[in-house]
Amino acid sequence: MPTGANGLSPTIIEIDHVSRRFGELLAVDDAHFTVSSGELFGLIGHNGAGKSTLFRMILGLLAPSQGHIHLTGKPLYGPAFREIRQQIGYLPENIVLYDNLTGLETLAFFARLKGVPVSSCNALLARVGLAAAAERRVKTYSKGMRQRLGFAQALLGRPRLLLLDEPMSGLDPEGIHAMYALLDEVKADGATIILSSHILAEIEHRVDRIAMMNNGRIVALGPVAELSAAAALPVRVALRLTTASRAHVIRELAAAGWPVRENPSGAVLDIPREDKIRLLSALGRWSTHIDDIQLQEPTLEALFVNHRRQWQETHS
Ligand SMILES: Nc1ncnc2c1ncn2[C@@H]1O[C@H](COP(=O)(O)OP(=O)(O)OP(=O)(O)O)[C@@H](O)[C@H]1O
Repeated sequence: MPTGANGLSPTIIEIDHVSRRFGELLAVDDAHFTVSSGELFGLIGHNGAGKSTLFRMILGLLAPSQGHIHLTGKPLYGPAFREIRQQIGYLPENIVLYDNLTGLETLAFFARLKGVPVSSCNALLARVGLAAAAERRVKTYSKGMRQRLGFAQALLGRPRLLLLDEPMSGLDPEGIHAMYALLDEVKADGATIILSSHILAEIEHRVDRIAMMNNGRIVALGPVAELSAAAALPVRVALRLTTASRAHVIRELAAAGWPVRENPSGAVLDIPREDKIRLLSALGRWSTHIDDIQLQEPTLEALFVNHRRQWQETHS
């Protein structure tokens, strides 16, 4: 088996120039990347970018119009795939649950479908924080609880590959934290995880790599820090300034050629990374007027917006 993107772990998913058309629409356009065993891999993109379509192709639910996908070196058809399919857990974007079943009955239903012992269901419900609600009907569940139940379903049978389409949707901050803690456990157990998310601030410090999709194409692929460095996005310097000297400091900074803007607590400057030290030493002159300085690295959201803007500029 070939080694994956980190050059060490074996490749678990190989997506080889894959496209998918729906009539005229090219929903996935020549996707080409691999995912290594044990990676936590994030798939991000705007609404309609092609993330779910790619997921469905990786699961063998939808055939590519072009290209090939291999899981653990095997194609997505035939007896070998049926065996691999057993090792995949999937949380679809909108999981359909039967309102009249309890949480436990729901999970037992999925367990039977997957050929997993029903006896494992109680422990799994406890793991996703639903032990107390196990006997309640799903129709009484909140959106976040339904999402947790969907996640428990994906974890049935200790899958080696987890595909999670928007797993954080509907979860409160505590739920998101708990979900990532669970993902860390699953990852530590050796599983490979691909998840899609629109909550970029949550995903950016947690995934090993991301693929960013834009109108069906993968427009960026790699660790977030590397992509940020390559995009050379500005670093934001936020200054909290004393009210008395705010106007003066801003005027002086502008006169010295710094791109300074006033904001409610003082001023902000978006500057190239290489100017960071030069600015910090220049600010020494006004140290008595500056209450605080914050350096903000470019976020994944800024990277995403930057790619969208570039695409819109070249296609307008
Ligand atoms: N079965 C289908 N028939 C026709 N068009 C489809 C079908 N499935 C998806 N599409 C189209 O393919 C494109 C990609 O859809 P997809 O659901 O993969 O996007 P997504 O990135 O998952 O979006 P979201 O973030 O909104 O869930 C969209 O334009 C969508 O309308």
